[in-house]
Amino acid sequence: MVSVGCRIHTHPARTDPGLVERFRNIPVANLDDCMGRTAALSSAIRPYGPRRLLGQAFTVRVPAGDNLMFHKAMDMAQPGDVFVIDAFGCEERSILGELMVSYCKIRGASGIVVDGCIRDADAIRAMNFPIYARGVTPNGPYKNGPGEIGGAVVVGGQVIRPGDILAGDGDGIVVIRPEDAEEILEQVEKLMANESRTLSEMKQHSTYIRPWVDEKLAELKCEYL
Ligand SMILES: O=C([O-])CC(=O)C(=O)O
Ligand SMILES: [Mg+2]
Repeated sequence: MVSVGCRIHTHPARTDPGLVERFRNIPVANLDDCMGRTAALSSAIRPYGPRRLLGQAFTVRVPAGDNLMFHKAMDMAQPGDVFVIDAFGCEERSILGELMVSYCKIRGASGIVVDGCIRDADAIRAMNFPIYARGVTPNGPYKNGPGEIGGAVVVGGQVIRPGDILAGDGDGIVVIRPEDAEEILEQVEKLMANESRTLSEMKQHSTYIRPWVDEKLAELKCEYL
């Protein structure tokens, strides 16, 4: 019997929750600056609840418009996990709604990010739970499978692996590899100190010192008329 395409990894990689916690309240744009400015999920993945999100990925891959494996995944995730659901970007059929979100909340999940649609959006918005999705449709999900739990997924154009750290705020979501976390934390602290120095200089002297603008224009041999 071939099980490719219908698999459950019973012990997906996990990250120390203490490491995840160190990313709380760090502006996501600053984090992205420390990852080559390339770590964000597509802006097509939009919030349908509070924008702030932090947790480690519990990954699920489902066929477009089918949520059997997400139902199974809800019973397996641990408190603090963010469900990251690769639903092939399907915009014709939802993957989850009010009942499932209520259960995720009860299970202590930190959020849901789905590259697909949700439904019951009005009820979900009132639940004060971070949910990001590609869109909304009343068409409900089928429950036939197959799918995969705990494998690598692609969501919003980013590869996300179980245990990867997801951080979201008003700007969107970035994905952080746990093995890069210490380096990113070190860099972002310096970057934020620099930005706050720049801001206070700007306010104090009413100027924004950035010699690189004229240097770049000189390099381009920009013509001034
Ligand atoms: O029926 C479903 O599978 C999804 C749904 O609307 C809910 O979770 O409330
Ligand atoms: Mg419903």
